[in-house]
Amino acid sequence: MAIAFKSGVCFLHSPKPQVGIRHSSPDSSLSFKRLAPIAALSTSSPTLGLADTFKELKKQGKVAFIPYITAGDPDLSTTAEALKVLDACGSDIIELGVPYSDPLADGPVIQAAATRSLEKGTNLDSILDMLDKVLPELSCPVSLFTYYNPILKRGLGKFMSSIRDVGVQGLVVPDVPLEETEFLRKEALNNNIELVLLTTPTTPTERMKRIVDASEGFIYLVSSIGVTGARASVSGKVQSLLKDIKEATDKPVAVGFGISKPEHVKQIAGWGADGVIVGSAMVRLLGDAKSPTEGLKELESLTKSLKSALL
Ligand SMILES: O=P(O)(O)OC[C@@H](O)[C@@H](O)c1c[nH]c2ccccc12
Repeated sequence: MAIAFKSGVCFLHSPKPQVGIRHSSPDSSLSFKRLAPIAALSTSSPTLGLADTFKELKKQGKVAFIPYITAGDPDLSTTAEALKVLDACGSDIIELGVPYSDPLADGPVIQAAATRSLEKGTNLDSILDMLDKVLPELSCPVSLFTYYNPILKRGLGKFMSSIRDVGVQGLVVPDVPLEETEFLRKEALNNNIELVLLTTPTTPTERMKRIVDASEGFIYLVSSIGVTGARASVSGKVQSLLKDIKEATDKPVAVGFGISKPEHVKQIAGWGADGVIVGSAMVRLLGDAKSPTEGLKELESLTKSLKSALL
């Protein structure tokens, strides 16, 4: 079944269920167009927040597909188009990375993307300017992804209000120490931003429980030790890690790190994850392509194949 989405055309075999979307017929199993949401549940943004997105997907028995791309690679106008393609192809949440000079948790693909983007002069202001224009066209929420230093440089309160003002819904900060999370969390809550925290295969159980309690939107389960980067297979440990976290909370859990193939996606969804996060495999396509147009086409095709594995 082909569905034309408002901001691009992405042919999927089954409609992406949307909240507040006008169906072309009462029977949602028939074709439908993604139109502007009739009534946004959150007042300050036309899209649902992260937690509400997971809630709606859970009602529909769906698992969230969450791509990550680095802002400004190969350039910000391509990033704007990439956000629309990812949205049109059924992404449920998009993680947008702010390039940073010392991305200690990133592997070579995302490090290189950050370097290219910084060399082009990308900075937080230019990213926010782009988002201010693009976010109203998207129907899935965007979660900004940044290391802690750029936040400290701008000041917690100013950072949070500036990302909320352009419609960003969530925030992931991989290197903020849990002990400092409290300040960040307070400012995030003041600005209606959902601060997503990460737990890893080596996080002690008691610490995992503190992280889980403090995390908003969803919990990011890092699937494997080391840095980001596509892996040949997903660690079987993820299954028991998911079980442990789900015994500690009802909050949604999305798994990231190393995921790059439909079989990875199926496997993780089968283990009970509420969402699957794919970054390096997406970033590589945009970075390696001979032209932005080619990169966007590759991005669309990978997104469709990974999303289809969840349908
Ligand atoms: O690139 P991968 O292996 O698909 O993993 C997702 C990851 O890219 C994204 O969530 C992310 C980008 N940079 C990070 C740093 C730490 C944790 C997570 C991330």
